[in-house]
Amino acid sequence: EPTQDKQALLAFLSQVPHENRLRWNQSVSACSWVGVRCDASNSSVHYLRLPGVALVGQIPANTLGRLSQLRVLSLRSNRLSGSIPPDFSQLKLLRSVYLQHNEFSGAFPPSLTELTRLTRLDLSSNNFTGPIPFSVGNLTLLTGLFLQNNGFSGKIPSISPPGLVSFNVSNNRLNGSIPSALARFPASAFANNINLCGAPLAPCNPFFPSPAPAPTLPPPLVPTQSKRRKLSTAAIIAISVAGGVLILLLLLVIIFLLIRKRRKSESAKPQKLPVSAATAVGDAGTSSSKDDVTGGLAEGAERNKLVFFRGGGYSFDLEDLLRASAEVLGKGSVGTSYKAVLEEGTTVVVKRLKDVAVAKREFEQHMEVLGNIKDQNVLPLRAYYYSKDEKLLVYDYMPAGSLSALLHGSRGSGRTPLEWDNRLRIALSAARGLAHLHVSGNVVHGNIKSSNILVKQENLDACVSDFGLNPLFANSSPPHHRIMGYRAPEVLETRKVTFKSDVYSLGVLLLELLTGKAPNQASLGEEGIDLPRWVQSVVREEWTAEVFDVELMRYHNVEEEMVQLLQIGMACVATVPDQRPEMQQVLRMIEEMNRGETDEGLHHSSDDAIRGGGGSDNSQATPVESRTSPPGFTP
Ligand SMILES: Nc1ncnc2c1ncn2[C@@H]1O[C@H](COP(=O)(O)OP(=O)(O)OP(=O)(O)O)[C@@H](O)[C@H]1O
Repeated sequence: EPTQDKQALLAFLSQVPHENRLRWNQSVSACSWVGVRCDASNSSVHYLRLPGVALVGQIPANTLGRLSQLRVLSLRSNRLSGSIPPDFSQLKLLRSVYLQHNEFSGAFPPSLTELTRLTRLDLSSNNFTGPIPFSVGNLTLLTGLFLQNNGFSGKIPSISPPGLVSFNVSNNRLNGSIPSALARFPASAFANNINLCGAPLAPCNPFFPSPAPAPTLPPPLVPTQSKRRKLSTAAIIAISVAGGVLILLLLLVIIFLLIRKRRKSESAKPQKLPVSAATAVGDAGTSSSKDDVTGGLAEGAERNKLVFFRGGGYSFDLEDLLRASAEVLGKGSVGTSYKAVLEEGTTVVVKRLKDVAVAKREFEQHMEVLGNIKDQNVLPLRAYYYSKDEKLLVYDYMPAGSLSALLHGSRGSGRTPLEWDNRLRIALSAARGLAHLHVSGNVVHGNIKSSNILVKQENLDACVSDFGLNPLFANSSPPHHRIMGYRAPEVLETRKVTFKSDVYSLGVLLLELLTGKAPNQASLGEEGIDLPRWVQSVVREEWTAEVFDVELMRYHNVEEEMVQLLQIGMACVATVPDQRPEMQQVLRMIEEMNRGETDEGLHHSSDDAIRGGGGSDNSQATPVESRTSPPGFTP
């Protein structure tokens, strides 16, 4: 138990407001706290990683500076401010410092330039000002120096650590010539400064070398008489036009908000399924098939009926469905999904497809293929309905919701984090479901994403939904923005999904499980990120631990597993389809992951997983034992 380090950490946390999910328990070893890792003998703290835990305010002096054996410090993505305490100079063994995305200010921290073992220093996206000191040159072991998005000014000192491979000073207020030792970095590393010149930017003028900080003079405050008159006429016109536009915009926004609010409240309250009137009036009377088999389909619009597949145990007809109270679950890429509660109490999900491009016969044949796929990790298609105006699919309702909701729902505020073991189990279930589709069903899923991984309430096992629908649609329409982040690069061009593009999408899903980040989801209020590219760039920088979801940091002995799953995910997102593994290989890799403590959970069924088509739902996965949180930590 590193008593002194523990005191230092407690002193730090007691003075810095933070999210309460850290909950460092004083009665257990500091080595088991969230974000803290010690050496093998648990005698000192070696790693402190507290990214994105809402730390606010200054780092108090005489706290972290006392962690004398610290190797890695990550406080990135918080709201820390002020300057870095001088006692950081005592952290002589620090190798990596990640302080980016905070609100630190003041001069370049002099204490950091004394840490001669530093290999990575990231101060980007803060409010640092003043010059970059020459003493940065003391840091001869640096491989990465990130100072972008600050207010650094003056010239760039001539530093040239031999191993420097990543360097960025863009978006500062630097000027003067770029030292030749840094000319090998791309122009983007120097972009958006006041007046930098020399390679890789434009050459400096040899007669007027390195201009002083460009005096960007404000326009004269008191213009001449005539100018003022001219300007004010123009200004008046400009102001009135701008004002008019502004008012118009404001009105539009208000109207938009009102419409949205109305729509929302309409969709929230239970309604009837909004299937077309023709369907309701013309067909309802004839829809009578109970547990019907797909054979002998009725022809002609007036004889359409709800066609059930075997094994669902449902007993209702179209009329019942139309009388059910329906609630919009969401609008997806191929239509809208409703939760329908029938009068006798059965709840199902009805997906109302839009823009189906195939004729009835083809639709029916395709449904027959999909309806016969039975696997415990695939959400079964229970029934379908086809008429000229309406195409409906019926699935079981999964009350525990989707992986997307579990992973991204109400982040930061009173949410229950999704535990590592559960994430692993979901990854395994998704891989099993997808392998079954590929091998036994010979069906491309075509739409793997976290909202299509539905969780079973009993054991957090999961199944893949919305599979195999692509052949029903013309593939000329641009992909829906919510799928974009999962789409393999070749699909964006060819618009054709394949087994290998499914593997890519599953890879993105694995990265999503590991990072907690949603790929390209502008709807979550974040700038979308290209998850595979982001992970690849971070891992390339030997920064692997930084990619993992902050919620996973509380678990011990699982980093090894996380890295293994990360490697599998990264193999799946290879840009070239042929370089991606087959789905069965992916499944086997996940099953054979070298599990630190509970080996059994994943090993049992490599062959079992690819179960024969038409099999029953009765094979049960052995649940993976839940790894405990550190003692004393209540999730
Ligand atoms: N059977 C189901 N049980 C419970 N929730 C479901 C079910 N099917 C879909 N959902 C949820 O309803 C919402 C809307 O689903 P829907 O499939 O229409 O859209 P999507 O998954 O966002 O996109 P896509 O149409 O591309 O699959 C999603 O949040 C999804 O997770």
